[in-house]
Amino acid sequence: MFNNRELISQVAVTAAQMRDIEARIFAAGIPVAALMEKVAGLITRRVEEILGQGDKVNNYSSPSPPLPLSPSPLRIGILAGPGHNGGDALVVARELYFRGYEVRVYCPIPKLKELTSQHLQYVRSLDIACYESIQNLQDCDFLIDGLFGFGLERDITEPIAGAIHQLNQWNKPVISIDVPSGLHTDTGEILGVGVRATYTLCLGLWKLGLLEDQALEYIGEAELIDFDIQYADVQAVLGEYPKVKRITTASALSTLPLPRQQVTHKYKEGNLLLVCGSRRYAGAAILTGLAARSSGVGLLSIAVPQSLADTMISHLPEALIIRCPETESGAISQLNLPANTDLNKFDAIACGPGITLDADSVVREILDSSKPLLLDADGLNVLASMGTLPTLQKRQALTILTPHAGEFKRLFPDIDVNQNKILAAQEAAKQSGAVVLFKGSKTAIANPQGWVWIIPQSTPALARGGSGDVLTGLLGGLIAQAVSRNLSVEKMVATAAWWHGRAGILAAQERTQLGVDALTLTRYLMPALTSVNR
Ligand SMILES: NC(=O)C1=CN([C@@H]2O[C@H](COP(=O)(O)OP(=O)(O)OC[C@H]3O[C@@H](n4cnc5c(N)ncnc54)[C@H](OP(=O)(O)O)[C@@H]3O)[C@@H](O)[C@H]2O)[C@@H](O)CC1
Ligand SMILES: Nc1ncnc2c1ncn2[C@@H]1O[C@H](COP(=O)(O)OP(=O)(O)O)[C@@H](O)[C@H]1O
Ligand SMILES: [K+]
Repeated sequence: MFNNRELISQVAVTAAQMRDIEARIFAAGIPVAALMEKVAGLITRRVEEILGQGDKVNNYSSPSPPLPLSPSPLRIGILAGPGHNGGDALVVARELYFRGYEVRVYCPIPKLKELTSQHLQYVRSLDIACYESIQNLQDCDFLIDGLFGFGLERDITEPIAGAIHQLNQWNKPVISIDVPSGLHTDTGEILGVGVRATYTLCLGLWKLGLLEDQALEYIGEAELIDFDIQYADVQAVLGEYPKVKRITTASALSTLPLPRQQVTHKYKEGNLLLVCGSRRYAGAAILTGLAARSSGVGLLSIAVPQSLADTMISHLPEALIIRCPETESGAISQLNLPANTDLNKFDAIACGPGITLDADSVVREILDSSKPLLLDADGLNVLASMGTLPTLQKRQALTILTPHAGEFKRLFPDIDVNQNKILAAQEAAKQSGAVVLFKGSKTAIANPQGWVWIIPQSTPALARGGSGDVLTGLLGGLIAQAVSRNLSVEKMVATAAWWHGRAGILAAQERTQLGVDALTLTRYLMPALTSVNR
């Protein structure tokens, strides 16, 4: 089982939920000012580590590189808003001042919350320069953004809007406290204008908005500053089993079918049927097959148009290649399963990469099966053309859909995808009864019961044709193993997406973001796993 700190790192909350959790902590007896001191102390320590000038004892594991140094003492600009986000920033200002940094404060709003006001008063008493114009911070080496945290609920207006525009233009390193100011805590929407941070130090619990696509341009490297919130307080607000989860390395590793039982055989380790490829998209079938291989699946059968079969055998000698009759255009026209085999023999079926719309009769046949079915690419487009909801209502077994935004809109035209990816995935899963993996810069997975898993880290290196085929193969193989081992399919779907993202990150680290073509990605699937599963 996970310890409480790991559980805390898996949770993501709205501003209202954070407020309720905070209220419980304060009601239990910790003074607000004491908590602010503690949190700001942790932020200060982390800021110093990021600057590369702090304590050499590094208790945190961040991939972030230290910021470039300039002749000391460093000049640090602190942006302090009216609420407790500003209070945090002012305590950090004081602490950095005591550590020898040159500190300047931008505090544009005269009406401050009481605690924030007291901290400003003390900062002023130290002769730390405080300004109402952002211009005075222009020659700082880096900036700490404490304008607004989870208390921001309306658009930012002048003069702060102009100040944020200005500092974004300076292109200086910025560390945002809790969330980049201007970002909506729940949705990641920008309320008028938003600080473009280099680092975001999220306080206590991950905020949902930081996990949305639209936040990515603003948050930089985001990490959690864990200040010992008790998991019982989280459960009191979110319920015993919080419904929105971040996939962490620990949660992913606990879901994978590792280690295998000693006494087992290939039929127990998942039997997957892939239906993929066409004369036009032969490569999609190869990529999907290679990724399925990396999943460790016990048995792999791949149905392809007959003209592709020999190529497939040369790439995947261990797989059973099923030669299917093909249309004039070179798409699979019907499944041609071996004698004594029907679709029920498989633990799972994955269908879609490269099949083209001409394979629609095969998609219909597979939809009629009573086995868990993953649909991707043109498999999804055929489903959309049949009518997503009525078609899926007829299915007895689980369906897993893996749309990108374009496919999502075709499948679920009534759901708004622009605002909030998590809600969109949740709504799609609820309406369709399917597990929906909504791809993109961030990936969210939802099941019909309202549970959501979010993949917190990925890389734009994956924005290349074929990345999705790799995901489908990996997913198919893992789903087959989940089914044969009676594990949670939806958690396995989320774990597959996490693994796919890790492989992209590792490949990009070694080869740059330009070096992660889809074939290379398949070769990084195993190293990505071994790098964390020691
Ligand atoms: N949770 C925890 O456990 C801990 C939380 N901590 C910290 O507290 C932060 C939350 O603090 P918070 O609630 O005071 O809100 P915050 O984000 O500072 O801003 C709200 C202020 O801004 C104002 N305002 C709003 N919109 C505005 C606008 N457009 N333009 C202008 N003004 C606007 C609004 O005033 P209003 O006018 O609405 O009355 C209000 O005064 C959190 O992010 C974290 O940093 C840590 O210290 C300790 C542990
Ligand atoms: N900017 C990005 N950041 C992280 N992951 C990305 C990004 N762009 C694409 N991806 C991932 O790459 C995959 C692309 O899949 P898809 O759009 O189906 O591509 P294709 O059909 O060409 O294989 C998805 O898993 C998606 O989440
Ligand atoms: K902030």
